[in-house]
Amino acid sequence: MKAIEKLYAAIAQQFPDERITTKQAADAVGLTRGVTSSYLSKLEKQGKLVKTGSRPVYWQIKREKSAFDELIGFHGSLKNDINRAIEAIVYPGHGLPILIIGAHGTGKLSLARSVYHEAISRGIFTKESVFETIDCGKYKNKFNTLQREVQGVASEVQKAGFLYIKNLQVLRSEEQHELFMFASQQEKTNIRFIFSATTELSNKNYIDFNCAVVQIRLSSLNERPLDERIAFVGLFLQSQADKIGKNILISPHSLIKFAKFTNVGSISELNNRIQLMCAAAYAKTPNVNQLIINKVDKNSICIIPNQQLLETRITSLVTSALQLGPTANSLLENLSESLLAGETIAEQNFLVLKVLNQVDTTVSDSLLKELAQTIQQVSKEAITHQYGIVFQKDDNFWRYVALAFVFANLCSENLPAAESTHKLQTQIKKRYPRSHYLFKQLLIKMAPKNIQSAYYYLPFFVLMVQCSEKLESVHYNAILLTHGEHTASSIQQVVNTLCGNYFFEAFDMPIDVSIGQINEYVRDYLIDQGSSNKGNIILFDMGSLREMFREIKKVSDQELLVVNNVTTAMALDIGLRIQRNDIFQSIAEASQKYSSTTDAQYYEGLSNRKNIIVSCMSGVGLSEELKKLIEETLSPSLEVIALDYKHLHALLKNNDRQFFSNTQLILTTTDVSGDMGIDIINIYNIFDKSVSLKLETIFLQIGENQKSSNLLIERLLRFLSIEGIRGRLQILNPDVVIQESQDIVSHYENFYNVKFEPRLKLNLYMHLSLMIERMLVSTTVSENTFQEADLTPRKNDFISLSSGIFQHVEQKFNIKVQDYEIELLYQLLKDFIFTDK
Ligand SMILES: Nc1ncnc2c1ncn2[C@@H]1O[C@H](COP(=O)(O)OP(=O)(O)OP(=O)(O)O)[C@@H](O)[C@H]1O
Repeated sequence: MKAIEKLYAAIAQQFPDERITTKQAADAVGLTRGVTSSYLSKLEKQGKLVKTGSRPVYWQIKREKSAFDELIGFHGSLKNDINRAIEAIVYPGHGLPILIIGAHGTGKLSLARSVYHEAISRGIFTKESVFETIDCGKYKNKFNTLQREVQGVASEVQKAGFLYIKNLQVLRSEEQHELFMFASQQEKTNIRFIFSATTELSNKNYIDFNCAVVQIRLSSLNERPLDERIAFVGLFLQSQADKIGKNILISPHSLIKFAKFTNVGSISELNNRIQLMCAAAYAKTPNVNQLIINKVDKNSICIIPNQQLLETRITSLVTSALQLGPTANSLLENLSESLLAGETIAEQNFLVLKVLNQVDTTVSDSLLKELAQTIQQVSKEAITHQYGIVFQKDDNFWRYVALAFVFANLCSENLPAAESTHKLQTQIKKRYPRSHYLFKQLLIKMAPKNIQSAYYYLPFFVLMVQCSEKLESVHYNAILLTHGEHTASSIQQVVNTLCGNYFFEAFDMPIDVSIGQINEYVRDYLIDQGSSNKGNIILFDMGSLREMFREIKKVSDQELLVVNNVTTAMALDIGLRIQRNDIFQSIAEASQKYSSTTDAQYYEGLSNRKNIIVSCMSGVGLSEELKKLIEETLSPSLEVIALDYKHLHALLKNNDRQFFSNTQLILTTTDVSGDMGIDIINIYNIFDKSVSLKLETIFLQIGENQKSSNLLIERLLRFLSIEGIRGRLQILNPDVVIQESQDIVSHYENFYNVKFEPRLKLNLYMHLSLMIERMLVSTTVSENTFQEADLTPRKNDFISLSSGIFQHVEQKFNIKVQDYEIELLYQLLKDFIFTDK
């Protein structure tokens, strides 16, 4: 399968009816976002997906019209039942028998007929196929006759289609069992079976005997949502209008009253009642050209004969019956105004509750209770568990939350997308960014396809009223990023739960995640969560601190702290500091002290302070001493950074000027070239008047005074002299070591027939003396580091010559001069010994 087909298959399987973002699609197949996005666009052009929204864009599988679309509730209360029926239709081979259970008049036959039509439209049967019905009620105690009848239909070779066997509940359980067995053995005939019963079958034969029967349970009318019940009333009024040939006028109030009949459980009964009511109205005024049901008012709804009750008409009927449009619009407007005026969330909660009390959108308390329990459970999973926010247990609170969701559903199903959709959501996000983020997590779990609908943000004010203040008191965005399936999320859970507030978002990352992908997680989160007042804190497990900092800094220009080698204790400490509302600098500084294995960065580049880099080829020890000397002489505002020579090389190679933005000067012991516009001075050159003058100018420009600049240059000159070497050696006798160093240097001079200038000699004496002492105390022996590929004949000669030259000191001090040291020496000398170049 090609990647694009795989993507389509994955979406069709995992999100058959939902709208999803590009990221969700990318995660479903494990492709990058960029590739996924281009595939999704192609699929849309091919007519396989529907694209909606912008920032973010949503994608949804495009559906053909189905035979079920005729049924009221096809995308509401019947949605799951219809999915199950489709599974039975498309099951390979001969499909699967279906058993529909539901009280009288709940739509069993209607559903069975739709199954039949759907099978035709899917090409499983032709238009000539049949839909026959057998009513078991007629064969009470005459099971043999019933059996013959059923077998008769099934054995007609020419016949194809569905046999609908209703009222199964009147048969004895063994008889039901026989029918099920018979149905499941009809693989060679072209007849498929749909059974129906008005009550649960006492002995569940189809389960006991392992017959694969797809079961569907239909709810009674009073358990259906209000909009569906209104639609039924409309449907039956329409059929009366058609029949009588007259307009029917009904007030919204009366229409809702019918829809709310609590004692009518069956759709047929509702139909009968409406018929009787129309008959009564007709009897009163047979000669007028329109029937008036009860009293009419200025908002009355007119049902005209012979108009098909299309989906759009149903929704307009529902909205006008409930006055949904004006109510919802004015609520959205009031909320928007209240948010703009900076009123509290309690005020906004009040506005929503007021409307919920006006538009009582439900009559079934048991249904509402069930919904409330579901929302409570999902809130626990989506919010409390990961983010530590605990909601109150009060039943009345959850009842209102459920009511708000019912109202949201009613509006989003029946009203056109409100113009203010984006506005309200943006306002909520701006005013309550953290509460909004958590609420969105709940919506993603509960109603993913509705996260763009403004109406679904109405429950926000009801649910978040009590925790919002606490959530918004957090002024940082903190993220945990670790490799592995649960590491980040379990640290997150512990910290957020212990602190009782949402401080951290967590991302569990695959082992092979790239820095680019990590960056995407962070960027998406920062967009979704909105920027924080005080900055972003990112804790991660492993990887380059600098790279992470640099990459993330590109997506947000806010203060940024990145800390590596995260532990739960560290996250908890940062959580507590966030809770205390510490300033950024203090959190950043504290995070540098967690442990020796942890590092933190909170400024761009090498340092956030004005600095001088000191790097000596003869080891970081010498650099450290120089650092000390400079620190003692110049003002404390200047930072002196001692770097290993190799490290400096790598930094210069891999970074830009930005990285060294605060670096004023680099002091080295060799000539290092750099084109970054930073002054790089070989410290031995300060014996040169022009160089020492230049150094002095640099110090003055940095802001040092004349006195300390002069003093530093003086001290440096002393430091680099023979006297300086003496002072540096700690173990060996300086006279002996310096003599040895001088001998080595003159050996090189002799061999290569050159005369080194005094500055270079001083440098070499210092370098060699310190090297000998370093070798003496060093316990580690390095491997051979010479790379064959680098070995030119000259270098080879230099190495073999050096091993001869060093033999004497090696024996004398019982040391082994390592390859690395010879390499350094080669770098130091090559320009002076191969003078022909
Ligand atoms: N989802 C629906 N959409 C539109 N009309 C429906 C729907 N369900 C049922 N009806 C209508 O309700 C009435 C009763 O439905 P139906 O005869 O299918 O119920 P039933 O459960 O098979 O009844 P019984 O058990 O009495 O045989 C019919 O007029 C049917 O057209």
